[in-house]
Amino acid sequence: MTPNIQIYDTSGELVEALSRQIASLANQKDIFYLAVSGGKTPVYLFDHLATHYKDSINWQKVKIFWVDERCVAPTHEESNFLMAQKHLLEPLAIPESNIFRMHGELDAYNEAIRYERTIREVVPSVNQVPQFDLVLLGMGSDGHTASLFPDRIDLIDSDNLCTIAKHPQSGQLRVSFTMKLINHASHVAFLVTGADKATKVEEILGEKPEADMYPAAYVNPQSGNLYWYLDKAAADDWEKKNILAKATRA
Ligand SMILES: O=C1O[C@H](COP(=O)(O)O)[C@@H](O)[C@H](O)[C@H]1O
Repeated sequence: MTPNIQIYDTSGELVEALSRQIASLANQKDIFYLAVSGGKTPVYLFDHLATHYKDSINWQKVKIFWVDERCVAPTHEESNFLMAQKHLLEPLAIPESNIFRMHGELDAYNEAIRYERTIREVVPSVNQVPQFDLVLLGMGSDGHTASLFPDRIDLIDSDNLCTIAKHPQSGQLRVSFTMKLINHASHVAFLVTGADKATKVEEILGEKPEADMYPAAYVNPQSGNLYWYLDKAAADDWEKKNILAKATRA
């Protein structure tokens, strides 16, 4: 399936385009089930939503979950929840009852089980699998997405909805959505920026054999609604290869 690839010159244009899509999807639903990623990339998106989309999305009906969490306290600087709290939840006054955070401070194994149960209780299922309206993903420069890392490519086939994972370098424990849950979502959007990700973007979008090692390459929702929102730097290698390929064919 060919994803919808959108490339923007500036980060302002990039997050505005993704915010517009989020608003359009959210405004079609009575309750909007959204799963967000952590790391650094979503900060600008969250700030943009908090500043420019406070009134054009009814945030009272958005139920927010996390795609992954680092096993740290929610006050820890590496907590994905903390980042969202500062940049999205507090500025938009998202009601406590709509926030479903992963408890990174608890035992990872039990938390993966608890979170899966919560998702099953709260998010409506289609064919017995909970279906998020939108899953927002990032990608690391190693090709990981959520907390599914290249050294545990076997986790791609997990039949669970949530899993524990370990950062390959730091050994930090994580809780993460599995590919089964991600690929069951109605819409999945990657937000990827920066030159350090350009090689992986090119290999994944170009369907190169190397990409088989990158969890991000396995994101392929059954709905067919897959979007890649890229800035120029992240899209650079892919754009160059495409221009070259077209020139060779001509
Ligand atoms: O560790 C993580 O990394 C990815 C990518 O993060 P970024 O800082 O490069 O944007 C992120 O999507 C994931 O949620 C996070 O836990």
